[in-house]
Amino acid sequence: MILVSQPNYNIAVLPGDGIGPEVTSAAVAVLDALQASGPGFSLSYSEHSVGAGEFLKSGNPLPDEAFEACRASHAVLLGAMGLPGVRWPDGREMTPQIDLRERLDLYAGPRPIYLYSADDSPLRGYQPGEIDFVIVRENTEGLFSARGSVQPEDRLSASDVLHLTRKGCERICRYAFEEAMRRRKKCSLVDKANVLPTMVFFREIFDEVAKDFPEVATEHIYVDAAALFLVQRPQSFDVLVTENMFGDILSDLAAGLVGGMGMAPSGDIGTDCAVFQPSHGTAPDIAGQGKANPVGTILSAALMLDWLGEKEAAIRIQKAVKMALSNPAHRTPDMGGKESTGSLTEKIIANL
Ligand SMILES: NC(=O)C1=CN([C@@H]2O[C@H](COP(=O)(O)OP(=O)(O)OC[C@H]3O[C@@H](n4cnc5c(N)ncnc54)[C@H](O)[C@@H]3O)[C@@H](O)[C@H]2O)C=CC1
Ligand SMILES: CC(C)CC(=O)C(=O)O
Repeated sequence: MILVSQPNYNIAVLPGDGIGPEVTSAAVAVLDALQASGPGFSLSYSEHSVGAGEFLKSGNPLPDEAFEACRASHAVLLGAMGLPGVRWPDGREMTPQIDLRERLDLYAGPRPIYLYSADDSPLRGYQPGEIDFVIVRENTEGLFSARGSVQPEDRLSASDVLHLTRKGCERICRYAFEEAMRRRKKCSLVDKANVLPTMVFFREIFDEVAKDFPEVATEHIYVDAAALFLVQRPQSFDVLVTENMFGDILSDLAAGLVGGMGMAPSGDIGTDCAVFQPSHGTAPDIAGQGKANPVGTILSAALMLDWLGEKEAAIRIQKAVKMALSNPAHRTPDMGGKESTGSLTEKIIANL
């Protein structure tokens, strides 16, 4: 008899703050149900306290032990972090999720947007699947990397520098083109090259990388026009690649097209490590009430399995979500429904 050992993946789970623990438990419940069906791999979890709550306890929102566990794990599943009332002395919030991206060099932020039901969109006339694109956000440079810059003590001015490197632009463009090759072969650069020299630089590099992907149709769009076109004709987009801050803003707009923040998964992907989390924040307004929409986090868990190479299992979760959402009553209150975080999760699990 030949015994073939199945892979075991160590997953660091960082529930975080606000609704983070609620949506993370939902995703872990789905992963557990999947494991129970014998998918040919196993998952072990280690949970770590990271975020504003951890800062209030220990003075450090990202303890070394948690960071090392993330680095050593096969992948990280994260809820959400930060609380508006918990801030550094300079007024900024705790952002350990951004520290993780930068310290683990998780440069690519894919944020898939998919419409499951016509009624979920505030736009009229879009059928399921007619809104289907991915925003690829550069995650480690751009305006976000200026956070923590020391500001003049006279309080007469303030500045944050938008910094891009050739390496950073090249690798995010390459990631976006590879994603486009797996999809409908269109890649849109979203920039501000009419005004900012950094964006002229980004555009030059996008055009250079494009030459290696002759099958992919390309276009350049200014970020302000991109906001308009995402609302007017979202069906025209396949992959959009953009700077960190632009990607942050446009991904919330995009989530709004398909039902809201609770519907949007994301990944933070590097060469050896990756973090998966919903695009939303900690939603303090609904935390602890069982109202949080778990779909974005469950779909992030599917992205995680896909990244780990467990593509069949990832597709099973995606199909289970699709089946559950095919019944319009299966919605949490943010989308006009009556389901709780737990009951919607159970419906997804039932379809696995
Ligand atoms: N990646 C992360 O961990 C992020 C953390 N944050 C932090 O989260 C906190 C709150 O930030 P906000 O700007 O209010 O953004 P948010 O994404 O937490 O909430 C915006 C709106 O969307 C709703 N919402 C978000 N996720 C939802 C879900 N799963 N189900 C149902 N409704 C949901 C909220 O109730 C709220 O009305 C802040 O401390 C912020 O810094 C914000 C964005 C991302
Ligand atoms: C509030 C931020 C720390 C979160 C954010 O904008 C992000 O997830 O990129």
